[in-house]
Amino acid sequence: MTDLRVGVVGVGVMGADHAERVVRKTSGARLVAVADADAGRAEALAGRLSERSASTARHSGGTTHAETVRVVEDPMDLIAADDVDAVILASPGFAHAEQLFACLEHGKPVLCEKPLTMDAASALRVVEAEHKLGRQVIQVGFMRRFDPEYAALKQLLDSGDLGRTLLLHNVHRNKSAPPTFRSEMIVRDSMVHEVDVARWLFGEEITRITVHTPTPTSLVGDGVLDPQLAVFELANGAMADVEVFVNFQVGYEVRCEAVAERGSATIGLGSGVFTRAGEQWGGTMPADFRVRFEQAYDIEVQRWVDATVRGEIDGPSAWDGYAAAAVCEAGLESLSTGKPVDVALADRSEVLG
Ligand SMILES: NC(=O)C1=CN([C@@H]2O[C@H](COP(=O)(O)OP(=O)(O)OC[C@H]3O[C@@H](n4cnc5c(N)ncnc54)[C@H](O)[C@@H]3O)[C@@H](O)[C@H]2O)C=CC1
Ligand SMILES: O=C1[C@@H](O)[C@H](O)[C@@H](O)[C@H](O)[C@H]1O
Repeated sequence: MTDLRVGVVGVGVMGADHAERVVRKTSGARLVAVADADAGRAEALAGRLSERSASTARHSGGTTHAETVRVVEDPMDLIAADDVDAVILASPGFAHAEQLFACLEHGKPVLCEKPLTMDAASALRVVEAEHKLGRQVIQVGFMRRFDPEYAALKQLLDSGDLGRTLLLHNVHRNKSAPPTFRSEMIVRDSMVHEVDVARWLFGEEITRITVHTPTPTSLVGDGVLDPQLAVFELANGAMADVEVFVNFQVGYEVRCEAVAERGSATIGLGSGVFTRAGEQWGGTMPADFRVRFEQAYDIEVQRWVDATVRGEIDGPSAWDGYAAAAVCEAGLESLSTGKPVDVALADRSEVLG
C-alpha cells in the first residue's frame, strides 16, 4: 500500500503543527508539499521538515518519509497538484471557502480546520457542492470529538447509564489572544468548538443562541468583549452554556460538565502531576490548545488518513461545519443585540436528499 501524499495549505501555528504531525507521528501518510501566503514561512518549515524526514528515513532504513517537502507558491496549485492526494487546510478561516471549492473541483479529500467558512451561506454552498460531487471528501477539524476525555464522556452519555442528558456547562479559556482577536472571533473561532461539542454530545441541532457580554477584562484592547457567556437551546429542549474567555492570563483551560437525570460527569479537570511542596500545592496547566489537545489532533489526523485511503471521512462532516456556522452567525447577531436569536438552518433532508 502506498502512502497517502498530503499537502498542507497555511503553515502558521496550526498548519505547522499538523505538517509536523504527518511527518513524525502519522502512519500511512507522507508530507509532500506546503503552501502559505508567506513564502518564507513555508520555505523555513519545508527545510526543517525535509531535514527531519531525511534523518527519519536514515533511522528507519529509508523506507518511509524519505522525500523532501516542496514549497508550492500558490495554494491553488498545491490543491491541483497531481502528486498531492489529500489536503490539510490550515489557512485562516477567510480563505477556506475558495480553497474548499478548489478541493471539490479536483476531487481532493480535505481536512479543513474550523471554521468551515466565515458565514452560513458560504458554508451551505460548500455542503451543496460536495453533495453534487456525490461523495464526502470534507472533514472539519473539530478535534475535540477525538479527545479521549470527550470521547469517554460521549460514550457514557450515549450508554444511558445516567439517564437523559439535560444540561452542559462548558468553560473555554485561553491564556491570551492577539490584539487582532476581536469579539466576533471569540464566537466564530473559539465558541464554535462548544457549538460542535453541544450538537455532537446531544445529537441535536441548536435552535437558538444568546450571547451575554459581562464587563470585559481591562487587560484587552478597547471594544473587545471578552469574556462572553452564551446559552444554546437545543431542538429537544436541552440547554448548554459556555464561558469563553480568551485572555484569561493563567493558561489553557477547557472543561465540560454534563448534567443528566441520574448523575453528572465532568471532563477537563486534569492538572498534570498534582504536587504539595514548599507550602504550595497544585499542578500545571497547558499553555495552549496544542498541548491540551495533542492526542486529539494526533488521533484526528491518523483517522482522517486511514479513512481517506478507504475513500471515506471519519469525523465531523461539511454539514457539521455548516450547522456550526449557522449557529455562530446567529451568535454574532446576539452578540450585538444581547437578545436570543433563532438559528436559521436549512432542512438537512432537502439539502442532502
Ligand atoms: N482546531 C484547533 O484547535 C485550532 C484551529 N485553528 C484553525 O486553524 C486555522 C489557522 O489558524 P492559525 O494556525 O492559528 O493561524 P496562523 O495565523 O498562525 O496561520 C495561518 C497561516 O496561513 C497563512 N495564510 C494567510 N492567508 C492564506 C491563504 N490565502 N492561503 C494560504 N495560506 C494563507 C498565513 O501566512 C499563516 O502562515 C484557522 O482556521 C483556525 O481557526 C487554529 C488554532 C487551533
Ligand atoms: O481553535 C482554536 C483557536 O483558533 C481559538 O482561537 C482558541 O480560542 C481555541 O481554544 C483553539 O482550539
